[in-house]
Amino acid sequence: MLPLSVALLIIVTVISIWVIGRYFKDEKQLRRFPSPSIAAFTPLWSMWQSWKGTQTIEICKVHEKLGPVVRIAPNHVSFTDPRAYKDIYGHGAPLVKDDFYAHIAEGNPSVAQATEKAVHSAKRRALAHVFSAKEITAMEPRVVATTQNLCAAIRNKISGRSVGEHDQTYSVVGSDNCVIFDVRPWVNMFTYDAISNMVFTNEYGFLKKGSDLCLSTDGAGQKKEVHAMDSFHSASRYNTITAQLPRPLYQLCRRFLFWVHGNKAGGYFGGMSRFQVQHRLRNQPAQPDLFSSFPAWPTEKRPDPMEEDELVAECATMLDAGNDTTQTTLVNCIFHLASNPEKQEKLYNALTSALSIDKKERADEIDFYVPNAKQIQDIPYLRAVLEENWRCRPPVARGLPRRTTGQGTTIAGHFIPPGVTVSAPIYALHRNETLFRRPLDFIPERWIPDEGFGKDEQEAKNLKEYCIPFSLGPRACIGRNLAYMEVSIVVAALVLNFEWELAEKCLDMPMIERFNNNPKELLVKGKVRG
Ligand code: HEM
Repeated sequence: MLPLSVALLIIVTVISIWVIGRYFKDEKQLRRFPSPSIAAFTPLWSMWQSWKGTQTIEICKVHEKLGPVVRIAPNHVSFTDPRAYKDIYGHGAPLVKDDFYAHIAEGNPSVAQATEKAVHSAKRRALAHVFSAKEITAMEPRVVATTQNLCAAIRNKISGRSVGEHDQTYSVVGSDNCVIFDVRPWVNMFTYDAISNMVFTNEYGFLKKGSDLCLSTDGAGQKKEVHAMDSFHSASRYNTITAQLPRPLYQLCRRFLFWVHGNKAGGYFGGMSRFQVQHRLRNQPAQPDLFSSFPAWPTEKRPDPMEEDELVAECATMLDAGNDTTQTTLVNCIFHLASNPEKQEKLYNALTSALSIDKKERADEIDFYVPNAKQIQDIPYLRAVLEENWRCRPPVARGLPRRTTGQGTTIAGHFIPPGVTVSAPIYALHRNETLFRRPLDFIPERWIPDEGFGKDEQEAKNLKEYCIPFSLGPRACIGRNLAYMEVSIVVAALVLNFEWELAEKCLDMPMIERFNNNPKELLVKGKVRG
């Protein structure tokens, strides 16, 4: 028998020779592209950036140093040339979603994870009805009611009171006697409450309990209480790191890292969806919810409904995509408004005048002003704030990985052979100074054509073409209109009812990138508007 150290040495030597041999063989001709440190030899460089929670920012820094085309892993090329985005993501591009998504899906892909075009198109068609204008309008009263709960929770936090019995969120009294609290978990509890109410009617009720504990059912039917926010965020971080590995190594990680919390957390989050789906299949709500439009029951048009496992996968995607991007959007927006008090005031004035609210006379019978979407749909400054918030801090900041197919394709003038992973970070496009003036600054006025900053016609065209927080092409966000409806109502309510100020400690909001680029915390002082 060989001693362990010798065996290890042999394994490491063989792997190193294979990795170096593959690099020089260069079957896909990717050696022509520059790459940072060991990235051309192993995906470990890119995985390490994900581990740190700063992958996209690091990749953008590498682009600044090495140029618009960079090899960020042995089989992955990243682009920042503005032409690349349509070439990769646009309609008709001969690319599919990368295996990264298939790994996470583990054989039961949702619409967001399907890599085969035919499977994706069938799913997208089956779900199109869920996101029709009629369904979205029908969801508005649910969003309005949940926003009332958010405002009530925030008012409690501002007055230094706990919310419900289980509130363990951060809150201290500052030197000026104002309460400083972390608003992020409250916004996140709101997005869970809102999406669960819209999809299943069975709202989690986190905002009333002051905690994100909920039930999760595993494949064997066992129920367990889990923390929703931690389950999703830990799973998202674990998956984003490990799904960059080739399939066999990803599967080894799944199997042998069973004790890692992030690995288990994926099961807890999937179980949250299973619990809700099973509950919903047994209970018909008084009013139709989004699940009512799911192909969950046989109809004349579709005699074979989705099986339970497929419903669980699709609903897990609704719980994930419909919640984490929205919480990120809302927290970013509070951050931008709190750090730009004059813009916050301008938005407040735009809202009060459009809604004809007399600032001095609040009606006693209502707790909070929560407008519906129709009341605020024509307020240009509100729309401008939302768009600029998405431009400055896109919740999905990363380069979404795609795989070249067929005969390969040309991206921003570079031919890429088939079977290569390519991506282009949204973050870099939104901050491109050849497209936007003062790209790092939050300037909602750039979105309003007749206001000083918005008068530049070329920039107005660039904003339309190159601001893509929802991505573009056939895999663009299906929930975009739902997101606009929800986010407009909540931002309007948060500004109409509260005045936001950053706590001194939080002048630059700390971020952590899992799949989405999430705020870690946002310490604020708030004032209830009188
Ligand atoms: C602020 C809010 C949102 C942003 C910024 C956003 C952004 C995105 C982006 C960038 C993608 C492309 C992802 C990829 O290629 O991997 C996407 C896809 C998707 N989003 Fe959203 N999203 C938001 C809200 C929502 C909501 C509210 C829902 C549903 C309730 C939703 C459901 C989906 C689904 C199902 C996909 C996959 C679409 C497909 O592959 O055909 N999103 N979203």
